[in-house]
Order: sequence, then C-alpha cells, then structure tokens
Amino acid sequence: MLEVKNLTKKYPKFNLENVNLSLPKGQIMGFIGKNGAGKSTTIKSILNLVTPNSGEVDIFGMNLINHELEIKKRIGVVLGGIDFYQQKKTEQIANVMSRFYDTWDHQAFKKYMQEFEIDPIKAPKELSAGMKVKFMIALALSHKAELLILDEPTSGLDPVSRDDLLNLFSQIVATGERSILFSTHITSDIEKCADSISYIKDGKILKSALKKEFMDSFSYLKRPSETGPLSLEEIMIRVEGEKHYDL
Ligand SMILES: Nc1ncnc2c1ncn2[C@@H]1O[C@H](COP(=O)(O)OP(=O)(O)OP(=O)(O)O)[C@@H](O)[C@H]1O
Repeated sequence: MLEVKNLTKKYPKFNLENVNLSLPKGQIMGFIGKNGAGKSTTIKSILNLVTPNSGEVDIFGMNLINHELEIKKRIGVVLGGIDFYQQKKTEQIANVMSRFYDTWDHQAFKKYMQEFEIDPIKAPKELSAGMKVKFMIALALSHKAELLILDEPTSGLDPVSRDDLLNLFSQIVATGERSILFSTHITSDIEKCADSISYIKDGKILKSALKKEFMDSFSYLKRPSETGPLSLEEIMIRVEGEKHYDL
C-alpha cells in the first residue's frame, strides 16, 4: 500500500533523514515519536504537501510524483481538525466532495453518518473533536479510500472517544483491503490497535517493525529486576532519556 524510501526533508533547524517505511494491505501502522520528532513533517512529505529534498514515495505500487492525482483519489487524509467550510452543513460538504471523486457512494456516506451518529445538518464547528475525525473518516470511506493517513487523530480526545476511534480503525482494516497510517504520541493507542510500529526520534526512524518484533527489540532496556515485558511508554521514556534542568 505504501512504501517510503529514503525520504529526506531539510528545514533550517531540523532534518528528516532517510525515512523508510513499508505498510502492507490490511494493516495499521502506528507512527510514534515525541513532540517535534518529525511525525507531521514525515506525513506531509509523504503526501507531497511539503516538498521533500530527496527520496521516493510509492502508493498502490505507483510513484506518488508521477501519479499524484490518481493516488490521491484513493487515499483519505486527516491532518488536524477541519479548517474548511466551517459554516456549511456536513451533508453540503459531502455534496461538494462527491464532485471530486468518481468513486463517491452517497448511500454509503449516509450509512456511515448514521453509524457514526453524526447529524448531517450540523456544521463542522458544531462537532466535537472526535466527531470531526469520524466525519473526515466517513468522507474518506464514502469515496472508497483504500489508504487512510491520519496525523494525531486521537489527540485531544477523551479515553472513551479514543477507544471508540481505535475500534473503528481495527474494523476499517478488518476486510484486509484497507490500510491505516496514523501518528500519535499516545503509546496506549498504538498498543491497542497497531499491527506495526514506526518510532521516529530526532528526524530518524529508530525502529519500524511488526509490533512484537518492535517490542522485543527494546528488551535490552529492561532493568535486571524486571521480568515482564516493557510497555511502549516505558520504552519511549527510556529511549528518550531523562532531562535534567539546571534551575
Ligand atoms: N515549516 C517549517 N519550517 C521550519 N521548521 C519546521 C517547519 N515545520 C516543522 N518544522 C520543524 O520540524 C521539526 C519537527 O516538527 P513536526 O511537526 O514534524 O514534529 P511532530 O513529531 O509532528 O511533533 P508534535 O508531536 O509536536 O506534533 C520541529 O523542530 C519543527 O520546528
């Protein structure tokens, strides 16, 4: 579904260096890293929303630069909230969206809106944070997006809404036909639903692997007294190290 090869993006004070990621069909990849590690920069570079300095992105087996329109019709993207058409009803937004996608299925859209309990006459500004993400997902599923890329979709959600959204992710990929890449710094989100984990630190991928292999690869961080496996939170905290303030 998604192959990222040696993606590099240079900002004046930050470098994204040789990012490699591989996401097969039917899987969820959790993309984790602390604030400022480069998660959003990676996602924007993958989508060509910022121009990478080098590297290649293939989606559905096609090069993104050569087939951008074709590929983007088949993906759904959620980057933060909804900052368009704040005043329009969600159903009016769907009508606009439907014109861009020849795969648009309006019956499916109505069904998703019912399933997700989103009122079609509400405007985005009247939706809660969780509802906004679900509305964006309803739009993506209605144009039959096969790959969903979401930047911190669970940030700002309460534990119940987060759990609900993560269950939805699992159900979206359950048929084996769709894949999801989502970034977060909430480790429990990843533990709950990701098949694979990619960990970015200071602009470099520290490890990208299936969940078990990923967790096992950090067992060297265990202290002698610890017998059970480390949680992802413990792994992150130990990898990042303690900061000492000179107060
Ligand atoms: N447009 C830009 N111009 C210059 N530097 C930028 C730009 N966008 C991001 N950066 C820098 O790139 C680095 C990585 O930022 P990025 O937003 O990718 O991190 P992140 O992992 O998504 O963080 P967070 O979890 O806080 O959202 C930061 O140091 C940031 O200041």
